[in-house]
Amino acid sequence: MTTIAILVGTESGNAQMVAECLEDELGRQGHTVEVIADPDPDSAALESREIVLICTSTHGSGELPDNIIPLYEGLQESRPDLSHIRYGVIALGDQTYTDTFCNAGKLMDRLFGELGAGKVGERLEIDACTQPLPDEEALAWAAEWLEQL
Ligand SMILES: Cc1cc2nc3c(=O)[nH]c(=O)nc-3n(C[C@H](O)[C@H](O)[C@H](O)COP(=O)(O)O)c2cc1C
Repeated sequence: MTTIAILVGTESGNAQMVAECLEDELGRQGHTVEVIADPDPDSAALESREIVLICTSTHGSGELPDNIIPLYEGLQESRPDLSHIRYGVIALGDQTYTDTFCNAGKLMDRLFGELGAGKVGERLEIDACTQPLPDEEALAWAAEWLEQL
């Protein structure tokens, strides 16, 4: 069984809903899941994590949701070594924002990679335009992601 920290970036609650759904379902399967709703360097406590799931939407013109900016900027500033972490990314977006589709997920993905964390699986990009049930898509993706850990 696995212990997973889910770092949430959300403006209107979809990514939080997806994270809580994963917490419920993976918890039922016997995993230990902690959802971190307002991640910053302290609450994320990445020095003590091994498995991390980033679950973030994109807002503005390709920007990070406000609640996850403290983590992003804190990591950019302190540049910790995250080579002890394996991570996955669930990015929520809308493909009508052609140039910035899921950009916040891409930014977090790139930063974790730069800091030495090891990516597991491909980033999931959920399009709000065509997917009314992001939690179901995320659950199906997470089942495969867990097998790759
Ligand atoms: C004002 C606004 C700006 C957005 N900008 C983008 C964007 O640049 N790229 C993108 O992929 N999605 C964009 N979206 C779509 C959201 O990422 C999508 O609706 C997502 O499901 C919202 O999740 P949340 O409720 O967790 O914030 C935008 C949505 C709004 C309302």
